[in-house]
Amino acid sequence: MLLEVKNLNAGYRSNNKIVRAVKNVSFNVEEDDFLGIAGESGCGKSTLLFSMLKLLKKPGEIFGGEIIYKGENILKMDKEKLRKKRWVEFSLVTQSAMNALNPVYKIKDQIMDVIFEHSNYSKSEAIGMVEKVLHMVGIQKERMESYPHQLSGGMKQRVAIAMALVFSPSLVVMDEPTTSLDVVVQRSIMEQIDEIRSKNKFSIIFVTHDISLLFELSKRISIMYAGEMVEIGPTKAVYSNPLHPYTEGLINSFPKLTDVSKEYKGIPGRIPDLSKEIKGCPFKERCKYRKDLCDKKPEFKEVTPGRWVACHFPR
Ligand SMILES: Nc1ncnc2c1ncn2[C@@H]1O[C@H](COP(=O)(O)OP(=O)(O)OP(=O)(O)O)[C@@H](O)[C@H]1O
Repeated sequence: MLLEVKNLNAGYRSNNKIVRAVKNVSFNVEEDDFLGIAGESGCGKSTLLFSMLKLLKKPGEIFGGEIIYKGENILKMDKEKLRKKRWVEFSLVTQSAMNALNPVYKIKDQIMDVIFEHSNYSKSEAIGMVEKVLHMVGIQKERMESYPHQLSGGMKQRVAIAMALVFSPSLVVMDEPTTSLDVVVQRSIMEQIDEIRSKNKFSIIFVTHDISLLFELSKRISIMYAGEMVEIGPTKAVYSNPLHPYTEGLINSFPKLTDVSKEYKGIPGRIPDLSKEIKGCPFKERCKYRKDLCDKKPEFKEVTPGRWVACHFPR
């Protein structure tokens, strides 16, 4: 097992209020996995990703849980140990990664900085690594002499992705890595990342608002609702046979490439306020299948091998 998230709880404390953005979340990531995480805006996806890598900034706080990466708890690692593992063992790409590129340094120097910070490679070895990783993400090696402003948004984001891949980490966590780009560029970058992943067998945990892209590319998918994981399973199985009514609603809320005639509709209502206590199933107010038992909180349990759901009445 590459990563085990156990009972993770995290959120934000402010003015006598606690927003519980991640509640008792548990899941595993295998080697050579591509786990997509979907859910409405504000359901806790980013908080989950940042907590997992111990990168959640104040007022964010991890309330409890364990993140076991190759047998070691990330949340218990000290700063120095984490610094050594980041980029090399696991890396993060965010939506704003390309804006973090330093405007006064050439692309080559910025990637080399990451290499020298985490290794003893020589300059010529590092240049070789830069060329290789830029080629991998579809950037010609001549471009490494460019400054960020000389590149398009898509290319800058490819550079940010290249940085995250330069040490061939076992796990790459991506939080909306292509959201600020136009849809055609988004898709082409993500397809390329998936190709690299399949070849190099690392694992990806991926969050995006583009649910159709997520269903197309990921191997497994997990659905978050109001800070909780409500369903997880192999993507094809979840798509063809969603178990949680919320998953069913999400799937019906985006158009299908294969069947444009099918009507698609949103889910009425909105996610509950995460600073208030939620009794019973968090989705019950919006659920058309609601029954009395839904006032009692459903457990997140494995109903068939590899398929987990938190619902008293799986579909
Ligand atoms: N700095 C903060 N202070 C207080 N509450 C916050 C803070 N950041 C996020 N939250 C709250 O935590 C909850 C989860 O937010 P989070 O950004 O993790 O959701 P998300 O699913 O990633 O949303 P999106 O898809 O819009 O990025 C939301 O209710 C949000 O308002």
